[in-house]
Amino acid sequence: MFLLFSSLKNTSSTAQAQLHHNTTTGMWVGAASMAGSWVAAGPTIASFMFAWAMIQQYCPQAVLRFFKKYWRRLTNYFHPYIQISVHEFAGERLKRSEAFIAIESYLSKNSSNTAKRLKAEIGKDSTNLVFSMDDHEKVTDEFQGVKVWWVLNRTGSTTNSDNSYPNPDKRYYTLTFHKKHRGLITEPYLKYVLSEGKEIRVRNRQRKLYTNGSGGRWSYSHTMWSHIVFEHPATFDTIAMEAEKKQEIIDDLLTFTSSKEFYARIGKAWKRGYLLYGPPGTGKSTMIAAIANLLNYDIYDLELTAVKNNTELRKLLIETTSKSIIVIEDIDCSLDLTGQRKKKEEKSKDDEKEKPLKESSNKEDETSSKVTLSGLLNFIDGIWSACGGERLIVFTTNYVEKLDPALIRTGRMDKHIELSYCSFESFLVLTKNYLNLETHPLFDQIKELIEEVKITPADVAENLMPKSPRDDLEKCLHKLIQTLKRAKEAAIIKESQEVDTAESTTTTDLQSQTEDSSSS
Ligand SMILES: Nc1ncnc2c1ncn2[C@@H]1O[C@H](COP(=O)(O)OP(=O)(O)OP(=O)(O)O)[C@@H](O)[C@H]1O
Ligand SMILES: [Mg+2]
Repeated sequence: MFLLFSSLKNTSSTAQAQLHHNTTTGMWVGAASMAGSWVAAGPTIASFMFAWAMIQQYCPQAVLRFFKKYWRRLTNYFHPYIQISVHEFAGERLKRSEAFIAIESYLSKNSSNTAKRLKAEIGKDSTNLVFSMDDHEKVTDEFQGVKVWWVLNRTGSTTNSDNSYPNPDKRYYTLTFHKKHRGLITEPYLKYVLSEGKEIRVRNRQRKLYTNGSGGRWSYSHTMWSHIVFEHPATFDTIAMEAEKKQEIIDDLLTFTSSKEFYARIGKAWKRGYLLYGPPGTGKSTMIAAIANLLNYDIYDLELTAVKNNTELRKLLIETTSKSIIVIEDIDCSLDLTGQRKKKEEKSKDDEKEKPLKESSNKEDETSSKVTLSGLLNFIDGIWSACGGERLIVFTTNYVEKLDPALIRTGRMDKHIELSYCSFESFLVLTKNYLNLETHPLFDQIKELIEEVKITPADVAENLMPKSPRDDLEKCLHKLIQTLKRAKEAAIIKESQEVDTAESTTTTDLQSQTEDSSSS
């Protein structure tokens, strides 16, 4: 016992002297010199360790508690610093901690000046590099004249018990500061770090396009989503659509993003559902990209057929961040959601798009998706959907009439937007985009044809695209006129065929009625 106290006294007095000496230069120096003094006191430490082992083995619990208590007080006295840890994945690790992400962004600001090992990532618009501190690096920060130290820690990468995939590493920041500044650091400083970090993140971040296909699930990144950088050039200026309708959509979106307080006041989750419907090639996917570019949001492209069950669907939802669009394309053929509330025999036999899915689900029942309509409805408006805030949920479909009314009722899909065949007004947007042309003598003829024929903006755009260096704008317009004329002829032929079929059906019906009546 005596040995223990005398050894402690000697070592810690040396360490204390060095720490005081270095407090102006920073705690890490202080800690290092303290460690140095421990090393110098090698034999003393050995005897201390031995004594401590003896105490642990032979002393009763009460005595041990007594020693622990005073040991803590002793170390607190010589090490008057407080440490706060912020883990990347808190609790059940459902989602990356917002605080961790904000701190990461905040520290990227000054780590490029102070840290020695840095990680570089491509920044916004791929024009710059954004630096952040590497694992086990430390940076110093100053707030109102008070110094604090940040360290990025990482704990081991072990393999799973079945060795199938590596356990992801755990990363966490530790913030260290002198205990006399506790009030300043835990309140104003950390608030400042979080708000500044969030702002820096929005300024620097590259927008991402996430997908839940295979690959992400067993990755090292804890997440079920994998992502690439989102760089789609579509904007509302380039979307071919009537100006009034376009403006209405833009206003709706901008009102949504600026309505945080409003949603909080009325007690509604800060999210909005959009249903984009219309024939193939009318710009539904293009509009999603334009929305993301307008609002500076990430996109989560949710492939429902790759989701095993409702639980997995919920996990995916929780992992999405705010300021994002969750997209489910072709909702009518993603799952058999349309038919779940109908009786089996009522299901359409000639449902082209649903057929392959049904066939495959019969074959591989185990691997097929078990997401149900109620699971999806919960996904959209259940309590989990409120986690994160500021999110748009967008469904697209070619067949709006096939969807279950429950799925698209107001409150779930708040705004229904029809994207339809190309009008003359939409055509003018396309010629401005593709040919930089606002007026031309051929426009009158095109206007007449386009109003008679159903042609998608995708088809118009295809004709306006020069196919060789010799293609001038006149050639493109003539090409479009030819296409429109052909489409008109095809429509006339189709119509006359339909009339013929209808007439022959009526004649056959009449004949069979006559035969029936004559035989009876
Ligand atoms: N309204 C539009 N404005 C501008 N370009 C359009 C528009 N509609 C279609 N396009 C052009 O046609 C191409 C196909 O459009 P897009 O993929 O957005 O159609 P979609 O409605 O999503 O079709 P699908 O229902 O088959 O998914 C786009 O690359 C775009 O260039
Ligand atoms: Mg599409």
